[in-house]
Amino acid sequence: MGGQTKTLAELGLTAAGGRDVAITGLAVDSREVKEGYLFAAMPGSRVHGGEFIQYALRMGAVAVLTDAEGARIAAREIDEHDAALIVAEDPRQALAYTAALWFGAQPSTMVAVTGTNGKTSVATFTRQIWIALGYEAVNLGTTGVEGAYAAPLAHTTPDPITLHRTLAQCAAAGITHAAMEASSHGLDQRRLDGVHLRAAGFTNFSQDHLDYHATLDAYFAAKAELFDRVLPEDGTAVINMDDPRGPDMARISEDRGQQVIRVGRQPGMDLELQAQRFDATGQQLRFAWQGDVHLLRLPLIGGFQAENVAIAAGLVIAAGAEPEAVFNVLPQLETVPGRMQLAATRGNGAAVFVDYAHTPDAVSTAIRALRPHVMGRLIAIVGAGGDRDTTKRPLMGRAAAENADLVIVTDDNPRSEDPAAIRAAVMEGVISAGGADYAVEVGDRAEAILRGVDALQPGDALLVCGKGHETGQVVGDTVYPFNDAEQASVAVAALDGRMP
Ligand SMILES: CC(=O)N[C@H]1[C@@H](OP(=O)(O)OP(=O)(O)OC[C@H]2O[C@@H](n3ccc(=O)[nH]c3=O)[C@H](O)[C@@H]2O)O[C@H](CO)[C@@H](O)[C@@H]1O[C@H](C)C(=O)N[C@@H](C)C(=O)N[C@H](CCC(=O)O)C(=O)O
Ligand SMILES: Nc1ncnc2c1ncn2[C@@H]1O[C@H](COP(=O)(O)OP(=O)(O)OP(=O)(O)O)[C@@H](O)[C@H]1O
Ligand SMILES: N[C@H](CCC[C@H](N)C(=O)O)C(=O)O
Ligand SMILES: [Mg+2]
Repeated sequence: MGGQTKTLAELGLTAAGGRDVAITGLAVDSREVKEGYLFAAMPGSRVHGGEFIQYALRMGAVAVLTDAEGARIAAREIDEHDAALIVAEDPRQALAYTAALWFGAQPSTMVAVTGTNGKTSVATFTRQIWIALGYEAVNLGTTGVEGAYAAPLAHTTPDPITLHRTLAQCAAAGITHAAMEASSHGLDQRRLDGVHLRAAGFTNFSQDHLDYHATLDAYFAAKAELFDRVLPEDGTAVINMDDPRGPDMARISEDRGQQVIRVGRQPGMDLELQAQRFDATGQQLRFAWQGDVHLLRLPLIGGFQAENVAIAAGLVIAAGAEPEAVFNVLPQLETVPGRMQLAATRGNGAAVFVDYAHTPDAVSTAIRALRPHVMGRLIAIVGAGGDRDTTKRPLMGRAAAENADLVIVTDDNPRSEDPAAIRAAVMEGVISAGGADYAVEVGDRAEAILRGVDALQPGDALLVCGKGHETGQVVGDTVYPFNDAEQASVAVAALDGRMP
């Protein structure tokens, strides 16, 4: 933002009394306000941002964007500082549009994907396809900005200021194509309303984030906002019709007049997944695009990755690429870090996989998806994060016990909670599924991985669920270095007597 100024009028904002002022930057947190800034005071989940207007003004804010409540809370201070006041009915959306205009540029071709599971995978495959087709492309989300430009991100869908700063940096670096993840928090809080989308994808819907959304219906409604509000009417929706909520999403999209590319295993889909054959290192896929049959090999583990690839291919086609060119590059796709990733192989041939399954549905999907690639027993390590949806914990334990031959319950990121209490909740689900005889509880995650690797016989596989690509374990306020794939290599090396 260095040195730039823009007037409220240039940012599409109308202040009370028709005033116009030049601003030098935007902040949503009063602690980040600098001289000449516009402070966006948002209604929060804990406190109204209006409470911080007085501090923002003292830090030099010259304009305040808020709702009627924020304006009421700080009426006297705004008056005293003679600040420009913009009252918006939907201040989060106004902030998103303002941030888009402030930073000015975004990659010319952008798509987004939502769904409970598979967003990072679809966004990553979309970027890989674009790069293979010769475009300068990135994916943005849980794993940061990756591809032809790289940067870390703290959130799956960053707040609009961070998002548009990042998109402008991508555009300045020559990025023309970007695939982003739309989290339900991000959609609910209008974080991506200023992004110009050509297409949007839906993977699936199951339980998660009930700590934030009041009900499952509210959670679904947040996801539907991608099609209902963010994707313009001339955009294309790519919908997984095999998910029970896929048809609902397609209807919402059609009601907006959007084109829909239907993906799924049922006959008559635009992109129809017809058959899959699995082996130790990947799968063969037979699919049809608008009736034309194709056969190809994907070096990816898990039947569901074919669904993610199909949605990614649909998004790339929806954004303007030639379908045949897209299908030609699919065999070049690579495993998404931390998603059904082969982390290590024992001397006896048994394999260790790492997967980011952290919802009940993902745990059961991941274990079941690994089965056809494995000849022997399947051992699963499972745990749940602290300070997140507590109702999913026993369901995750149950999912592991119902689908694996041996279960090790361990810690994920306990955050502020007592790790033993989280494990007990997961264990409750294991036991309710009758898994008491083939489950153990090992709190220390490194030890759990070592014990899992030690139990591997020829032809067996170990699936370490929950942390995927993560490089730290959050205990209290401290982040300890920890990476499941690395720990798997260390365990294999220690047990097989060779260097990792
Ligand atoms: C639950 C949630 O999404 N919270 C977001 C929300 O904060 P909030 O409504 O709780 O804010 P609050 O604490 O009540 O404060 C209200 C307002 O006062 C402001 N404030 C607060 C303190 C202060 O001193 N000065 C100040 O100005 C805050 O910036 C905020 O705008 O609005 C803030 C910005 O306005 C976000 O930074 C914050 O995201 C926090 C950091 C967060 O952790 N979000 C996570 C849960 C999240 O978004 N995750 C999703 C999903 C990941 C997944 O799919 O698994 C993601 O996209 O990453
Ligand atoms: N299409 C799918 N169907 C069911 N489960 C899936 C699918 N894709 C991925 N998963 C499971 O969900 C896990 C997370 O995948 P991914 O990171 O791609 O999802 P995400 O939606 O980005 O998750 P997050 O909300 O945490 O960012 C995977 O490790 C896998 O276990
Ligand atoms: N974005 C997800 C990631 C969960 C990953 C898991 N390792 C955990 O800590 O619960 C969340 O914050 O709910
Ligand atoms: Mg993600």
